[in-house]
Amino acid sequence: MEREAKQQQQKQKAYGGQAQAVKPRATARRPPPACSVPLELVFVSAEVAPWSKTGGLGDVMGALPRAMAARGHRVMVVAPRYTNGGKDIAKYKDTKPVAKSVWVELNNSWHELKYHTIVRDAVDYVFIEHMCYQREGTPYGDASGPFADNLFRFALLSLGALEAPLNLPLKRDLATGAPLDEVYGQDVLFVANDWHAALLPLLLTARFRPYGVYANARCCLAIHNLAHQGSHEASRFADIGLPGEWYGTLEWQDPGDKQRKKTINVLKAGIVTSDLLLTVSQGYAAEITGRPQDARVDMLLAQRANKLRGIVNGIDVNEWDPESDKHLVATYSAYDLSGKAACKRALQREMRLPQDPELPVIGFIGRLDYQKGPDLLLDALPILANLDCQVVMLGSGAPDYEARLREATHEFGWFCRGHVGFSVPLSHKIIAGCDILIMPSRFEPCGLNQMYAMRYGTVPIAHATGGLIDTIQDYNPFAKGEGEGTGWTFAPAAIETMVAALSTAVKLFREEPERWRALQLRCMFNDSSWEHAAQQYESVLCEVMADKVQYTGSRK
Ligand SMILES: Nc1ncnc2c1ncn2[C@@H]1O[C@H](COP(=O)(O)OP(=O)(O)O[C@H]2O[C@H](CO)[C@@H](O)[C@H](O)[C@H]2O)[C@@H](O)[C@H]1O
Repeated sequence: MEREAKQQQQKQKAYGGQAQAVKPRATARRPPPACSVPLELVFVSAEVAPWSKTGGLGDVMGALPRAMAARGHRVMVVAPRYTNGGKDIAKYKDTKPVAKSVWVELNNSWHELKYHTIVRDAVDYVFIEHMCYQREGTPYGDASGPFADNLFRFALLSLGALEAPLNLPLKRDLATGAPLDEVYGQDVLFVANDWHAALLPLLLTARFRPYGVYANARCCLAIHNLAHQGSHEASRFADIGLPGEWYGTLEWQDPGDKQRKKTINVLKAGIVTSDLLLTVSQGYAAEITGRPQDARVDMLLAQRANKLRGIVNGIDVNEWDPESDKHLVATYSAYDLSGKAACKRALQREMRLPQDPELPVIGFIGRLDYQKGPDLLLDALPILANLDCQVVMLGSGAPDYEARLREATHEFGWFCRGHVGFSVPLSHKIIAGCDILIMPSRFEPCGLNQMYAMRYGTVPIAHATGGLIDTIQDYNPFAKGEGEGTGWTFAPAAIETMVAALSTAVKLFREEPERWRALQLRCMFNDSSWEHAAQQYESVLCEVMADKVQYTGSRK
């Protein structure tokens, strides 16, 4: 309520000089919680910001659990404790080791798992220590490619997460936060994220429920990106330590593979053994169930479409706040955008581009991967060179795209600068300092950058796909009053359509500054906080827990 009122006040002020009145938002009251008792949630993920982040999964795990805890639920997040060969140990300096370790059997040997925990914003973050998370590199691999034992590493994550609610005395009083010296117990709801945690529902079914453990527990699988399924050679089945009767749950023959090679597909196992499936936008939910003949496990998703829910991600409005962003040379709000102009100048200076406020700056941030379409933007540079704009790109990933980014700086350096690397401070500076954020993603389950951009008064232009359709409202040049739209979407994902959208935006920026400012303000007042998404998660998750089915064990 208070936030709404503050926003409304700010909005009145921001639009103050303009003729049009601002319509109040319809949704002011927080709806009652959807369940009668608080949920006991255990999020399981390969990454969680700020401790580990290579992309959007880390961001979501850093924010959604907090939003659920703020709604009164008991929340734990379990992730590996990556030390990157010792370089990242300092990131975990505030965490405390748990006295009790747990031994689990995997791949025919026993492994000791140590746990480290920290409470932040009423969430119990739990990090699993094991030597396989200590090597140099990202959570998934190093310069030579993905780690060969990733199947084992992430099976260990799932097992470690399954042991955590049974063994770690982390329970606290929900009202006071006082420690109770009790474990979470068995009646928990696991939310397993992406293929890295997708073995969890299978291990729950195969290694716990037959012995009467977790009879009332539930597991949802959240799919952030169907492109990564955890596909491995079938012979690696032994790495998971399951009896042969479960092989069929994992076996997958890609219909597109002419050699009919059998594989095991971890996401498939998660899809068929979870109680409910979640994905990160309604648009993507429709896309991944709409053309089942096209891709690999889409068929199974289409068959379980009645168990799939799409919920658009929110963004962390504290981490991404132009009024307090510590990475910026100047902060700003919708009321006074002069700080944004200073950020633009600073970005132009840092990227060694002419410091000209008249030139619209177009930004790109993302993994350099076919999904994100960096090649479309790079291929369009000769045309954009005539548009009187500047282009700033930040990304890391596929070596050939990285090389092209460097070449682009070399060839088009007078208006385009590419930075190869992963830099959170620079990503904030780009989001704030640009006028336009371009997202030519070929597919995009949700996308976060467009929402960060809007909050910073940077107008998104994106391929009309997945969550980008759900989150960007197309600019309507004919709208009366305060105007309509928060950006532009284009389709298909092609240079021509992208350039056309960019040209339209640049024309508006240059020729109609008042309308541009109104567009920026609409973006800035667009509410993408986690509150709304958390409310939807709550109602879906409560529905899952309300299902009274009991998984009874027969092997006690
Ligand atoms: N070089 C770089 N330097 C600094 N920061 C960088 C960076 N490259 C990317 N980032 C940051 O990483 C995050 C990426 O978010 P995306 O939504 O693009 O996620 P991603 O595609 O990884 O994840 C998947 O999961 C998320 C979450 O559900 C979905 O939104 C998405 O569609 C789906 O593909 C953003 O915070 C971005 O700023």
